[in-house]
This record gives sequence, C-alpha cells and structure tokens, in this order.
Amino acid sequence: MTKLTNKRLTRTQQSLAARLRRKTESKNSDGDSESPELSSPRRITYPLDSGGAPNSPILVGFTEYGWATNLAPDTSETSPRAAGRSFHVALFFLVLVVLLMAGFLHVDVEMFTPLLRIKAQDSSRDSTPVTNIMFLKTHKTASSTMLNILYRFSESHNLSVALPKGSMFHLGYPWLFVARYVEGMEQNGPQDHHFNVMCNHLRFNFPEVQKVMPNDTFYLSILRNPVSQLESSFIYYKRYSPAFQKVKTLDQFLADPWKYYNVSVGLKNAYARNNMWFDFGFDNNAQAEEGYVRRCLSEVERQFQLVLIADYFDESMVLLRRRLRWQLDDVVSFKLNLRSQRTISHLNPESQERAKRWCDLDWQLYQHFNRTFWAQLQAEVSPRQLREELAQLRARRQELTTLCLQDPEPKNTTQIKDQNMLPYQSGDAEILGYNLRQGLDNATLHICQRMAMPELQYMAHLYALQFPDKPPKDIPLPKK
Ligand SMILES: Nc1ncnc2c1ncn2[C@@H]1O[C@H](COP(=O)(O)OS(=O)(=O)O)[C@@H](OP(=O)(O)O)[C@H]1O
Repeated sequence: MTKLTNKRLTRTQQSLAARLRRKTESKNSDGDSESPELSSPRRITYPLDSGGAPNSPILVGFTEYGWATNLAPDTSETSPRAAGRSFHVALFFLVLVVLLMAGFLHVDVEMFTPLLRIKAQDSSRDSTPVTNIMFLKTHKTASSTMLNILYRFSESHNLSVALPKGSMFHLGYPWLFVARYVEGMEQNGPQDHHFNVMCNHLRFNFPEVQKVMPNDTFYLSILRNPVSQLESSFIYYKRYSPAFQKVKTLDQFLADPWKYYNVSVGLKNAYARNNMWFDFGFDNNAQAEEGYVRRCLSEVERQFQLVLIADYFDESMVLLRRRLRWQLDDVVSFKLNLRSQRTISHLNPESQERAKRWCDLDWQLYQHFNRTFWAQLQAEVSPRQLREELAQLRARRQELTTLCLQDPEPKNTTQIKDQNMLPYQSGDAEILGYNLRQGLDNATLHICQRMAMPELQYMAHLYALQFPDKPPKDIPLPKK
C-alpha cells in the first residue's frame, strides 16, 4: 500500500510540476486557451467552495495513479481577474507544498483531498453481470475456493456449467483438454452447444475450449507463489507423482531433483515441476529461454482477461467483483481445500531459492502476472477504495462465518459430522472442512451449505441438476 501511495504521489507531484511549467509557458503565449488535456472527457469539473473565487473551477482528473488537481487557466488580463489569477497561483503553490510535505512524510495524499475525490462508480450497479466465464483451475492455488464461488454464482443465476463427462471428476487432466470431455458435448454432435461457465481442472487448449464456450467469454485464472504452490503440491501428490514417491521431504527433493524426477515417466510428474505453466498448456520441461517465455506470456495475455493472485486473495476478489460487475456476496467465500497445520511445513531459505530455480517457468509466469495484477488493481481503485472494499469483504465474510459455521476453525474428517461436508483427502495432506451450525432455517441453510460444500460434492450436485437422466456421480468419500 505504501508503495502504491508513494508512486501515485510521485506521479501527482510530477504532474503538478508539469502543469506549473505549462502555466508559466502559457502566460508567455498569446492564446491562454485551455490545454487540450483539460478538455479530455475523463476530466471532471468540481466547484471550489471557498469564498475567494466562486467561479474558478478546480479541475480534477483521474490518472492511472489517482486523482490529480489542476487550475483552470486565466482568460483575461484585467485587474480584478489578475487578482483572481494571483489567488489561483497562491492556491496552486499551497496544494503543491502540501503534496510535497505529504510525500516527504510518507503520508497518504488522499487524506488531504477529500473534496477532490469522487467516489468511484460502483459499476456493478450500472450494468449487467458477466455470466460467460472460463476459469482455468490451476493446481494448489486456492482454485477450489474460486470454483465454489463460480458454482454458487452459476446455481443462483441458473447458468449452465461445462461439467466432466460421466463418472469423471475433471476435464481430462493431465491430458490436453478436448471438447468431448464435457458432458453434453458429443464427439460427432453439433459443435455449437455452448455453456456459461467452465471451471473444473483441465489442461488449457484454447481452440477446444472455444468449442464449448461462447465468443464473449471472460477468461480468468489464478496463480500462487511457486514456492508455496510446490510445498502444497508435494504433500498432496506425495503418493501419486513418481518424482515425490521416493523422497521424504521437499528439501531433500530440491537438493537433487534430477535424482528423483524423470522427464520420460509421463504426465504424472507435472505436479512436481512448473505445474502452473503446464496447466496453461505449455511444456513444463522446456528451457526457460527468454524468447520462448516472452511468447508464452503474451499468449496468456491475449487469451486471458484476468489472472488473479492467490497470495492476495481478498485483493483478487475486489478486482474480480469489479471486472465481472458482481455483487459483494458473490465473491465472499470460506477457505476450502486447506491443509491442517500438522501437514504444513515450510521450506528453508536455501530450498526456497532452489524451488524458484527448479520451477523457473512458473516463477516467471508468477512474477509477470503478479505485476500485471497490481497494475490492473491500481488502475481500477484508489488505495482508499481498496481499503474500503477489503474491509467490506472481510466484514461480510465474518458475518457469514458467524451465521453459518458451528466453529470458525476448519475441522478434520474425524470431526466433520455431515458426509456432504467431508473434503476429499489426498497424499500426506490432511484436508480440512467445516461443520454447519445446527437449527438454521431453510434459506440460510441453503446459502451456508453451498459456501462450505467441498468441490466433489458440489460438482455431483450440479451434475444431478443439469443431467437428471444420467447416473449420478459417485463421489469417493474419505473413510472416517
Ligand atoms: N481464500 C484463500 N486464500 C488463500 N489460499 C487459499 C484460499 N483458499 C484456499 N487456499 C489454499 O489453496 C490451496 C488449495 O488449492 P486448490 O484448491 O487450488 O488445490 S487443488 O489443486 O484443487 O487440489 C491450499 O493451500 P495449502 O493449505 O498450502 O495446501 C489452501 O489453503
């Protein structure tokens, strides 16, 4: 946040200095006319409420770094107007001094400009919500929490979801996605059957996804710091991925990965190296050569409108809600598919560096989209709006936690009473879930159940709703 504020302040100071220069120059020029920049449609005139110059507007403009102030140029040389101009100049210097002091003292400049701030339009009130969404569900990146958000939105808005065919639980992963992995997309049937939402695990293959999704689909994904992503993946796929099977700890694996990792062993090893890069459809064993990485990153940029960052999940929800023009409750969630403390262990600093080198493609992917994420968020909201929206989001989550859950602390499988709330278990990870409060009325129970429901149960529920004539999905429930 400090970074954002300082950067914005610096730009604001620069912009003011530039205006000072322009103003001095315009005094020497003949026209004294308003600069084209001031007549830009993004600029808004705000009346100045001091008694001195009632008709002198202060022009405020929204730049990508926030609101900037500007003084209207003078239009005459007569003496009362000259006095008005002196007032402007004095005011201008006053604002400049305040901004410089704010920068020097590292103070958020917003507190000095309440009059100049215009509340950002809550675009979700202005137009219809986005309903055609493809979410690329990357692995161990808070993607099950995201999937829950998308499932709930789909169900409450009566949208169709592209679900895995028959008894499958994902869309063909780790094979490259093809349209026939989706229930309802027949191999030789018409190719114009479209769904609103697609969000189950798949390995991205754009032309095939386009067969399933409408042309105006919003493409979305999520990334996580590759170090913590790999930590999570190691425990979860410990018994499944050949590279992890013969090693005790991730530190040990990273000390000599080639001893355990065999490229030719097949796709099961995708969880052990550059897993997010692989999910985007690229080769996770490719050399991280500059040109190749740049080409792949631009491809993702072209195909995806938004890439969220799990490490900043709440900030991601603020941006997501604005982009999709959704309501606050649509993006409020409980953390799903999380490990117990007992099964979390962090890499030592040396291994963390090794993990970044081992997953070099993921590291570059993450760094790139972490940068674009913050740039987009900064362009979308001011620091103050961000603070306000984060506070709203967290307050609402707290409210729903109190309303829905018997205990806010997630529980392990032996403590969870309702089978429908038991999360799938994998590897050496102990995956937690929730117990709902007793005695909820039907409407509240409906909301709470869906927020806490693990991925597989929710998928089976949607499948039964969408395909009542097909045999229901048989969910592998963990043994109690
Ligand atoms: N809201 C929120 N914010 C931050 N992190 C979150 C959130 N929700 C889930 N998680 C963490 O995401 C990890 C599970 O990721 P996935 O659901 O993508 O895993 S999976 O690939 O679908 O199995 C898992 O990480 P680990 O606990 O480190 O394993 C979850 O704790």
